[in-house]
Amino acid sequence: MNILEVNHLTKKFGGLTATSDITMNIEKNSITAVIGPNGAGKTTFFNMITAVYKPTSGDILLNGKSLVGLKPHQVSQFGITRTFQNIRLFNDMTVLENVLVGMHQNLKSHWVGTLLQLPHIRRIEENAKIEAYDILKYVGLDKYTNENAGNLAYGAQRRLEIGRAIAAKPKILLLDEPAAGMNPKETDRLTQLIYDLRTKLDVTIILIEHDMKLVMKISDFIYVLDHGELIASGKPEEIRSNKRVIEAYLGKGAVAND
Ligand SMILES: Nc1ncnc2c1ncn2[C@@H]1O[C@H](COP(=O)(O)OP(=O)(O)OP(=O)(O)O)[C@@H](O)[C@H]1O
Repeated sequence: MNILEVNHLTKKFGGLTATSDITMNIEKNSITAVIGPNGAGKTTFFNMITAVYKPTSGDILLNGKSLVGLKPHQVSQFGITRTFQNIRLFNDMTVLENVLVGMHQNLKSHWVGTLLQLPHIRRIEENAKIEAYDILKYVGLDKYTNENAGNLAYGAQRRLEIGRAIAAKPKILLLDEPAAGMNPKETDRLTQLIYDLRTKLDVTIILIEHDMKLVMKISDFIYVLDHGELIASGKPEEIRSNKRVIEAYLGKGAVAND
């Protein structure tokens, strides 16, 4: 069953077509990679799904309902959360507080109640802290609960971003280059975490990633963009040997004609 359908999605910035007529079907509970050389339109694609950019034309359907025209916070309330290419944590807040921020939209407390320190609000906040701590255990950061986020090592900061994103209880998690800048050990840990998100938390994952080893290992399905166009789609073994994909990465002439 498809959780997300992208139909003929085009985005133009003035005379530049960043994505052109892209159609994708994302199966529920799958791990899907969107790959392509620099400037292919991958981030623009994520920005349209999360309503940062309005498509010039085309539609995006979450469980059959259009997301086009919604505001970013509404898309997030519908269950789509993302992480960013450049880490965007609150460096001066603790690791736990960063996760609590991610949980915010699901907390039913009201500011008056918070100001007055009403008992039921205190209870909600205590429960949120327990849940946030569980998430930290899940992403392997529980021993850094009270550390400032800015003091964490790079790979740990990336895992905290994922922790903050899953605190919003997303149906779909968009990961924008989650392995960027990671060493092989950190990437292995990330790989396991992404698998776990899918199998244990039932999250559908869409990731943009340049680390081909990770992409080929982890993805159920891959979409390849080049100059804004969808040039290939398929299972990892199909994409690995696809001539258009190899050419897009290595240039024309890289594939011997047979
Ligand atoms: N806000 C914008 N205004 C104008 N042009 C933009 C804007 N955002 C993206 N572009 C252009 O759209 C094209 C696609 O960019 P995009 O960032 O989506 O590519 P990408 O595949 O994510 O690249 P990378 O792998 O380098 O992050 C590029 O030519 C880029 O310059």
